[in-house]
Amino acid sequence: MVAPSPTSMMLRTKKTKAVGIPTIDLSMERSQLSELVVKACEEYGFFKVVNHCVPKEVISRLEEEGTEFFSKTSFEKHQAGTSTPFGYGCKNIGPNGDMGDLEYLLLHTNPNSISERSKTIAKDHPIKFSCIINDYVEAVKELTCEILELAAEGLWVPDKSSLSNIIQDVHSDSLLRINHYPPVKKSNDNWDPSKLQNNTIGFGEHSDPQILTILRSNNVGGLQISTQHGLWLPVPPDPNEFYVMVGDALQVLTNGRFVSVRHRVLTNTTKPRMSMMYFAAPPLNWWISPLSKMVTAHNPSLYKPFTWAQYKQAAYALRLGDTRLDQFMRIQKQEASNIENASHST
Ligand SMILES: C=C1C[C@]23C[C@@]1(O)CC[C@H]2[C@@]12CC[C@H](O)[C@@](C)(C(=O)O1)[C@H]2[C@@H]3C(=O)O
Ligand SMILES: O=C(O)CCC(=O)C(=O)O
Ligand SMILES: [Fe+2]
Repeated sequence: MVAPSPTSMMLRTKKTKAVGIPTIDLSMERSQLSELVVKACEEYGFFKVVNHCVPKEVISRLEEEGTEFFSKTSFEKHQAGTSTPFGYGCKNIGPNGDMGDLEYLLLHTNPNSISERSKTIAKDHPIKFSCIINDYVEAVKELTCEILELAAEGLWVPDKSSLSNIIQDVHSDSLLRINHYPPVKKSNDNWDPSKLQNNTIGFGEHSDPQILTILRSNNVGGLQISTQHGLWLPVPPDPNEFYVMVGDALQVLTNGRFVSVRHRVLTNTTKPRMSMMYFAAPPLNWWISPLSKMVTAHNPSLYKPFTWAQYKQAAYALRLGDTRLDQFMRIQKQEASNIENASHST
């Protein structure tokens, strides 16, 4: 039997330290798995999962619907309703002037909301469309819960459901997003695709505000993650597997032990990239503060408690790339560095 590989693609930093995106094989033994999940969430806030239980047809049906929708005319796509915040969006990201070279569908995962949106997104087959979305959401939600339970076990949290319960609540504010990045256009007939420069921002640098993001894409790359050493790592596309991202809310729940990963998409290919993200979130009225196991006298809470609604409001008032968690730190970054400087000068 071949031992599961702990890492895929490896790069080397100047000091020749190897860095790579962790790959976690979900068929492995549980205690080993939970350790790997915690390690990946601490080091990168990002990892790939293989041997997951999401059925292939559930994924391919959503991919087909996405392809069909984005191949419509601009007029037809705008009839799906503009993204304020849910519906169809083109180039504009969020309400504060952020732009990217993409178009997208953004949906709330509440089945009633999906059913309403389906009437304008897939006018000729709304029931089929909403079933496909609901099936995908249910399957990736299950995967998310499995990962959150492994994380809780790896952190030795007494109730292993304490994280997964948050997103299983019927009032959960989880979202589904399908992004479509157009291919880079040929400039003339002598145009050489191998000389293409990757300068187009598809989706600018940011962290996701939610608990966990489950991302899957077609076979076209462009996604990059930022490491704690300040390197941008390209993420190889893998249509059969999922990538998992720690969001801001999970960073808070673990009192900063897990890091929410900053990421971006640069488009540089002649093929369109299509990605689908499930953003697992708490209900709006849910209080977010570190799990009691993560707070000790030596490790006091880093964050002021806030509700998910308050956090969302703060996120939507800011630009995409802003580090919105700073507002919720118990000690502001500037104060902390003043204290640090004062202790060095005495
Ligand atoms: C500029 C923005 C877009 C965003 C809301 C925000 O004000 C800041 C966070 C952005 C983000 C990133 C992750 C998800 O794609 C998203 C849906 C989310 O919850 O937060 C987007 C928001 C959006 O596109 O509306
Ligand atoms: O499209 C992608 O691959 C990532 C998009 C993303 O980060 C987002 O929608 O929040
Ligand atoms: Fe994101």
